[in-house]
Amino acid sequence: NPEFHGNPNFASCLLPDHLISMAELDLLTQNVVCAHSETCQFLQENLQVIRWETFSQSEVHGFQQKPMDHMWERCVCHITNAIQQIVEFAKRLNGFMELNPNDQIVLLKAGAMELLLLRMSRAFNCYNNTIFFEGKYAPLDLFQSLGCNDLISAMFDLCHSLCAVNLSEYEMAFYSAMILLDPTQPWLQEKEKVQSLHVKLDVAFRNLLRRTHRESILGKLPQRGRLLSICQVHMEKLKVFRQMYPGMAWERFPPLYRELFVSEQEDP
Ligand SMILES: O=C(O)[C@H]1CC[C@H](C(=O)N2CC[C@@]3(S(=O)(=O)c4ccc(F)cc4)c4ccc(OCc5c(F)cccc5Cl)cc4CC[C@@H]23)CC1
Repeated sequence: NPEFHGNPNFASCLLPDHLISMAELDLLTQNVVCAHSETCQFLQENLQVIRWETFSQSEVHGFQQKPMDHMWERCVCHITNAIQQIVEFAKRLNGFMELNPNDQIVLLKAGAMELLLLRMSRAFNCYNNTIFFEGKYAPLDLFQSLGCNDLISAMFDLCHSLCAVNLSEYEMAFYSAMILLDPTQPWLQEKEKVQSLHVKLDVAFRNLLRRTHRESILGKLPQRGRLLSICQVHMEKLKVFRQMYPGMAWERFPPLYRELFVSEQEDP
């Protein structure tokens, strides 16, 4: 743990290889919070205001009647748009654009889906178990034609866990940045540069939690493994789907989705 020394006004924390001033911590906090709030598709308050507008039974039935490939194409389109916003979030984080391009892609490939799951919890109504989807709030069974009920229910369960922690936008911003800038990701060429960014984020996040008396949330955040397992199930479902609809990924999926989730050699 970095030890704080000197009087609180000029407190700085002595870390193994660099000194971070309080001023720098404040600037970093502003950068992370702004990057998050500027790149979310919907404002938290707007999602809250409409969270009781749920799809009617007949509308749900309409979605359930849609063919699997049609629903998949719509979800892939939404996830691609949401991931474009996540890429924008990364680009605005201090230091991310200074990483080498390979490492930027490695971090986004590994972290985009996890950040998406965090953002999804902002659009989740944990009182009636519905998620914001195409303008209204949808129950789990609206998605049954996707053929991914276990994946969808795992996502809903994760949203429930995240709602229980009741993360503020500040906390969500830091949690997202720290998941994205994870120095333990394999294949990183300049791990120490990611490590340095991660350490600063960690200090600034703990600083924020201390000031807001929210240190207790650190023990309540879902384990990384839980986020990762949902990402793996998504990849498995995608593989099954592509076997059912060969060639569709190349014809009807957006290039960004393909780049992040479809690896060439697997093409059935
Ligand atoms: O304000 C913001 O920024 C947020 C607004 C809300 C946004 C959001 O929640 N989302 C944007 C895309 C969307 S969704 O809204 O289309 C959605 C889809 C299924 C659900 F049960 C719930 C939501 C989505 C789409 C596909 C997916 O997994 C991969 C996948 C496929 F690819 C194809 C088939 C099946 C699956 Cl499961 C997972 C998610 C989770 C995030 C969801 C996230 C950003």
